[in-house]
Amino acid sequence: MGRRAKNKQDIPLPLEFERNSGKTTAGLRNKLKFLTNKKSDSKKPNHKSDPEHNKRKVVDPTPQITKKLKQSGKFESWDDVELASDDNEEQEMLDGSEGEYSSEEISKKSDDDSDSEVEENDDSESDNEEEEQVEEEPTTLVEEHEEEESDVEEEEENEGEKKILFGSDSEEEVEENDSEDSAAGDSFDGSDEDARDSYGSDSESDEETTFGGMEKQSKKLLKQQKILEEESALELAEGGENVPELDENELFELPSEDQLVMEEQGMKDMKTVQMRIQEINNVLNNFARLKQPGKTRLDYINQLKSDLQFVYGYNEFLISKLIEIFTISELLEFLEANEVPRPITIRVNTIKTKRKHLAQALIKRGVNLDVISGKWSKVGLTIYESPVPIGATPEYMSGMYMIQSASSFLPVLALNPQPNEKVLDMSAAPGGKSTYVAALMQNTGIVFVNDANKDRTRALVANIHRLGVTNTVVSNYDGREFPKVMGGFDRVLLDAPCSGTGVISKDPSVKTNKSEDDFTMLTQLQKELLLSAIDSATANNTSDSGIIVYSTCSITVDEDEAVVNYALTKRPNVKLVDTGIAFGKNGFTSFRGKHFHPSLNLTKRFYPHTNNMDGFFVAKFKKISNKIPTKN
Ligand SMILES: C[S@@+](CC[C@H](N)C(=O)[O-])C[C@H]1O[C@@H](n2cnc3c(N)ncnc32)[C@H](O)[C@@H]1O
Repeated sequence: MGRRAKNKQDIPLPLEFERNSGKTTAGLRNKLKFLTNKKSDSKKPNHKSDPEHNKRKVVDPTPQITKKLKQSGKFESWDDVELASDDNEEQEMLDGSEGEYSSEEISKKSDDDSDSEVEENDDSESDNEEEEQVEEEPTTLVEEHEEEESDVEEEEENEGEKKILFGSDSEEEVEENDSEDSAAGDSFDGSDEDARDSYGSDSESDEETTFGGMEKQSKKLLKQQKILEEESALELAEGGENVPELDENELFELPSEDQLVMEEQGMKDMKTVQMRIQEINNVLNNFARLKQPGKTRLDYINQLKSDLQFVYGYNEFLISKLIEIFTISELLEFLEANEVPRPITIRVNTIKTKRKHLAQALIKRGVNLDVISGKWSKVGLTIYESPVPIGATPEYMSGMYMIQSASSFLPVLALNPQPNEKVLDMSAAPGGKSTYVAALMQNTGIVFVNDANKDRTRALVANIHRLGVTNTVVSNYDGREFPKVMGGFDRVLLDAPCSGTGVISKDPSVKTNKSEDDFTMLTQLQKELLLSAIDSATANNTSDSGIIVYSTCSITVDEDEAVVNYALTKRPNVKLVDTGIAFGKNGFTSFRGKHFHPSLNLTKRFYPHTNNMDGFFVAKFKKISNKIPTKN
């Protein structure tokens, strides 16, 4: 038993997107527009303020953990925690960031994560300029987005992946999967539940981490998916939606002032606006040929923003942020993908079972499932349909799996924790990633799992117990203080609180609940936490140690590349290294006139419309020296 997962470099592309496409059909889109226009009422961030969250406290030090700690030789007694906090000379480095604000304040913002794709879409260079461009350039509003090469061949992805068919109770089919699955089971890929949430998306994540909540959540998702599929099929059979086909050569005129006034008075028709979005996209893509005399690119973009807000229900601030990231065509794909739930995925808990055994057990219960395609995960299963709530099966309750979005596997794969190491998960609740880390370490070594929100640490503890994880210590510190508490970690994961722009399909309230001020506070917190994460790790001579992984379930550059770039400038003792994940797009190396360190192209972005996963960002650092920077 217990072969460790092989090197995860070159994890191939997922195939899931092809089969279970996130693209909406024409008919479905009308339905989605309708849904979108409802003001989002769900999952308002619900973080209660927790006056105790800054107190240093080690929760739940069971005798078993204490024994393991002592055996590891890295820990003498529980007093060490406090001692380390007092003695740690790295503590001064903590205060190196600008601005102070409480976690509670940030907790009011929320979010989540997940997804995967098959093909890499080409990015085009952005040109957010008003001046007229030579025609036929794709319309992008950002300056540069370098792309990774997609080097995975579909043939290879398909090879040997016999699917476990939906509703099939044939054990033979499952057995056919054994060759791959047994490798999966034998190699100790862990599992974790993916109730990812960005920041205070308590409403969702906490809901998912309780038994009743899980049951409700999974029922809701499955039902939603089924309704959408049925309606889509019906509408297609009826001839699709009634938005007319676009004539790409027909001249289009922006609405007159009178028209706009009428629209403002409520005379706005969904189909007209949908059509206009397509028209504007077409003009922007063929600007020199199709532009209206006297109109600038910006005129079209402003109208587009207003129309996108109307159709998809985002606030102006967020639409403006998103329009900077994508070409218009890609933005439309992204917005559409956010209207469709991502596939439900689970992570097999290899501490308790193997994927083939769990798949067999669930299939016997009538669950329609498949392995997560693309061979990049050996512990993931996609659930297509289930007659029983997937969060309430005996297998779930006995800890054989975690309900977890596919993209939240990725930071842990990048972290690549090894048995017997000392690892820190700095913002860990409700523990989807922590428990995966623990499983990859085969329940050896020690994982300090911390979260500033005390309420959320309860869900974390519950998941740790359910999954049979025995190598963790749960703590409740503000992560920015962690270097004062303890250092010397081989690996540190910072799955940061974020705005949740990658998980809008799970939490539509993100469309409207973020303002510029929220972003300013959030990005400041992210920067401070990342410096703390770096300061908590220890560089040593081994090639794959002293690792820090920074991840968010947000796709805004402010929360991703800009934070990583900031850390590179403040901590010259780290460098970015390859994440080992072969799919996704490379991070931006420049954005809207700002230039980041060229190594930012080693970071990875994942999008719902291209990867059929929640939007996600992953950066992997290696600490090259323990020299403490002189200034923060
Ligand atoms: C994206 S969620 C983490 C999800 C978790 N990694 C998982 O996979 O289940 C972000 C977490 O950061 C926590 N958090 C917010 N501010 C923090 C701080 N200053 N220090 C540590 N954790 C913080 C939140 O309570 C929240 O649980």
